[in-house]
Amino acid sequence: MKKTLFDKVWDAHVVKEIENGPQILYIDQHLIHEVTSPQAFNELEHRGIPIFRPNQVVATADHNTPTIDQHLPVKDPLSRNQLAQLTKNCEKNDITLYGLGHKYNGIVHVMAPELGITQPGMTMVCGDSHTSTHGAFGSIAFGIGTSQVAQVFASQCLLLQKPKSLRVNVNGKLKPGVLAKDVILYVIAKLGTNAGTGYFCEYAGNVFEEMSMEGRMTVCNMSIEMGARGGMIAPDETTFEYVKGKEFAPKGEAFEQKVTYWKTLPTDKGAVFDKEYHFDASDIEPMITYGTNPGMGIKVTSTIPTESNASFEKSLAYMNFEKGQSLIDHKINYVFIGSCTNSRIEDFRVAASYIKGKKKAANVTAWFVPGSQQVASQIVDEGLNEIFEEAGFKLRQPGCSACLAMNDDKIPEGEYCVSTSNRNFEGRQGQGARTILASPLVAAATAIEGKIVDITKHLN
Ligand SMILES: CC(C)[C@H](C(=O)O)[C@@H](O)C(=O)O
Ligand code: SF4
Repeated sequence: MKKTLFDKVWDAHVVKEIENGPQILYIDQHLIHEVTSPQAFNELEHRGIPIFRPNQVVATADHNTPTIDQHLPVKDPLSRNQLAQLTKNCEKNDITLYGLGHKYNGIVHVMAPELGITQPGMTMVCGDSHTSTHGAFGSIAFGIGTSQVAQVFASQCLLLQKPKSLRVNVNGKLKPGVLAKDVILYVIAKLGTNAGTGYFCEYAGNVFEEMSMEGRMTVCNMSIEMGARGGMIAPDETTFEYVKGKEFAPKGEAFEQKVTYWKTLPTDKGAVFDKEYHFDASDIEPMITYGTNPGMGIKVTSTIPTESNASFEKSLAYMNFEKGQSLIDHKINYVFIGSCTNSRIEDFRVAASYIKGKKKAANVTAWFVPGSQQVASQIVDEGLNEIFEEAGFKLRQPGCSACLAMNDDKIPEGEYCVSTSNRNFEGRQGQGARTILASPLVAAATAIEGKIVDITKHLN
């Protein structure tokens, strides 16, 4: 039988199968952060169950971390407590923690791939919906709830119903100024936020094959925003090259053996998916969202649709936008380049390439937040920081930051923020804040111009 990439990885991890029922899946790598782990640790402690395989758990602090003065005690008592609990729980249970200030600290979905913790063919989970990011390596990676976190702590396994299969194909040539973020915003705008519900999605076609690992992570990251359990891309030379030499990647002969296995993973020719979509790359243009879910996206140069239904109207009212309105020249006071969607080195290179030699718009407050300490160092090593500083921007320290209002970086009520993150829900970036999702290029241009512009007219 012809198998998909998903089938191959899944089948290699089934410990036990119940006929017509759920399956017990072995989990290779469990990632944790401060938000969704405390109750799971408590549950195990109450029941007197030890962590089964602490070596397969890695922790980081990201959601509640401040992005300035990380060397000082965390001011916000709630965040301080949350971070202290994580430290205590990891110490007690022999779990490696890359806490605040550690050279490997960062957003869980940024630090694990860059350390080589994420590898093709793995099963990976985290109590965080954007765990789908790691699927960019050809692993089955998905978010789990806190009770499942406890399940994995106790058994390194999960009881699961196998999801259905979905393939999204994008073929052709992308236009200048169209980035991975635009591709996924376009796909979600076309398919809607429920198209993937009950499915695991594979992205296929030359557009994904030609993407860097950073781009693939951006795409897989947002799989959850179209409802999919996760997303994945077949591992290839780009993947192997990225993993090679990373801190926790296999080395030498062991690496070569892994590569031999990883090469067997791509979907067999002729394998059938439960659902399949095809898109033409040349139809995609730089995108922005105008509403309060990630599916409400348009080409930057388009106008807001003129639908008539209550939730659409509520969404526009929240955003203070009109049906049929163009967003070009719309004044923007806040720009956020960061989050596990777009805070990798490539994202800052793109931003720097636009910003070089220009000056920040006077009305704009911009937060440039690297996804990890390693990305932060790379930015400095590559001299991008100087470009940002000369333009009037200051780099902050790693963390989830303004992606969600769980730390000090909040967008004020009523303000618009062009953001490279993945969710534009009501209140996501702060109470009453209005989020416009975009690529790092569109975000950088907004920070320079102080308004939304047609990026394609501003490319050299
Ligand atoms: C806090 C965490 C559980 C949450 C998630 O699951 O995704 C957060 O990371 C988010 O992006 O909304
Ligand atoms: S950066 Fe945003 S989306 Fe990613 S894990 Fe943090 S809060 Fe969630």
